[in-house]
Amino acid sequence: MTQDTIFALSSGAVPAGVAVIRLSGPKARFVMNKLIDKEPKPRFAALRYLSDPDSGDIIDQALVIVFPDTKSFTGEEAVEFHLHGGRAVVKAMLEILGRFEGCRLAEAGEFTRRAFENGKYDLTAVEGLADLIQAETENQRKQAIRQASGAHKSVIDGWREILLQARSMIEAELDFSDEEDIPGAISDVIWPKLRELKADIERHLSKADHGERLRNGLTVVLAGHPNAGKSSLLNWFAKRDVAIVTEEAGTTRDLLELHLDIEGYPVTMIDTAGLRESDNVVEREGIRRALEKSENADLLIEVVDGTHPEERVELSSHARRMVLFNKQDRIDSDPFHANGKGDDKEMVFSASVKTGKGMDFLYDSFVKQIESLFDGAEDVLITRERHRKYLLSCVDNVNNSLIYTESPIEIRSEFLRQAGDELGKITGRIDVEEMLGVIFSQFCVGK
Ligand SMILES: Nc1nc2c(ncn2[C@@H]2O[C@H](COP(=O)(O)OP(=O)(O)OP(=O)(O)O)[C@@H](O)[C@H]2O)c(=O)[nH]1
Ligand SMILES: [K+]
Ligand SMILES: [Mg+2]
Repeated sequence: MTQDTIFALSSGAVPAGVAVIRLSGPKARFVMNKLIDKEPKPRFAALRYLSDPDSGDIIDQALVIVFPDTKSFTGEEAVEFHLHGGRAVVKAMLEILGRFEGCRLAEAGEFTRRAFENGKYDLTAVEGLADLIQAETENQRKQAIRQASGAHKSVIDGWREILLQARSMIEAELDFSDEEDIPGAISDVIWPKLRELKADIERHLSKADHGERLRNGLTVVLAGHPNAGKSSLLNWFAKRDVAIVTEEAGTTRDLLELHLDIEGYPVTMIDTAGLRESDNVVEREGIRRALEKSENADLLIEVVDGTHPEERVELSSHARRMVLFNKQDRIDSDPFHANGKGDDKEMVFSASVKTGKGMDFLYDSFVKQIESLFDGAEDVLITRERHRKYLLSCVDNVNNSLIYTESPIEIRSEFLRQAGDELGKITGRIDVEEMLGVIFSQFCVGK
């Protein structure tokens, strides 16, 4: 079965200074030579007129680069055209390419899928590429580029190697089991090694939250009684008036999300409706949503009107909590002596959003909380639920092989084979057809 040759606009929306159209597949060079008069040296950019092969009309003057299959992104023959980024230029070029037999527009992620199928990347690197394109903050970018460059694959392949070695030693023991010379010797080596492997994977699993958080961003929820100053606080973080602030209790009803970049970490801050008993249907729905968000928050900032410090809210959230006694400007002295007191689970602050007093301290503590929630996330191996699932299953299998000491060695070895297969699913060595569609569809057309 011969592959289609695929093409797409790989750069951003037109009009733009330059538009890059990619062409990849068995007919890539053939098609290119129909459009230009002289083939450029491989991997060197050359300026060429592109003309319509049917009418002879010149379409554009462009830089043309041809990549042999061994040196291309996709692992097959490929060509890039760097055209002027006008709508009509791009449209004409795509129309002409589509006229060639066996050439068609690429689907979302299809170039990357071919790169994967041709062994240029493993699945973790592909996921890293997808994340790199989506990355919005500096630390997300760092995590993604590490993964895209194969850092995850090499760790996982290292683990697989240990499992393979253990199994081959068990095989060897089985082959020589009637010889008296080596009893026990192999077991002495492999089981401690497998215990280490298990501990190593478990260490990574224990940090899984951090990695997934960095990919998805973490959620900070502002909660408290009406009029405590939640929306004022959101506006303070935003440095602009995103939320409506009035002296009327019950102003905020809908959830309002603000995306922040805190020292390179992605944070979504959510303003919510003030919590109180209410007969109003709209407000009650707002309160229901506020409670729901609070439960799933990574960090809660409870805002309390400092002139009514007894007005605290009951929240069944496991999230860490910062409590801000606001409106300090209305209180003669600071009755709480509160700033920064408390423990890891709940820290107490006294400040005034309105005058800004105490807010720098609150902000610094907030940044520290965020940093500790992400702590070392860039180096974490697990960035997706998928990784966590297979690693857990791998650990289970390694564990089974360790604890079933009374079982025949063949069975213990079989657990190790399964453990290795789980790792193979992460890198895509083991058949994972059903999830490929999901992974590649996250890319845009042209990647
Ligand atoms: N004096 C003083 N007033 C403040 C301070 N912070 C907020 N306010 C005022 O308190 C009132 C309520 O503020 P909001 O930010 O709307 O309070 P909220 O918690 O979002 O209220 P709801 O959305 O109704 O739950 C407004 O009139 C604010 O100007 C502060 O530090 N000092
Ligand atoms: K209000
Ligand atoms: Mg509000």
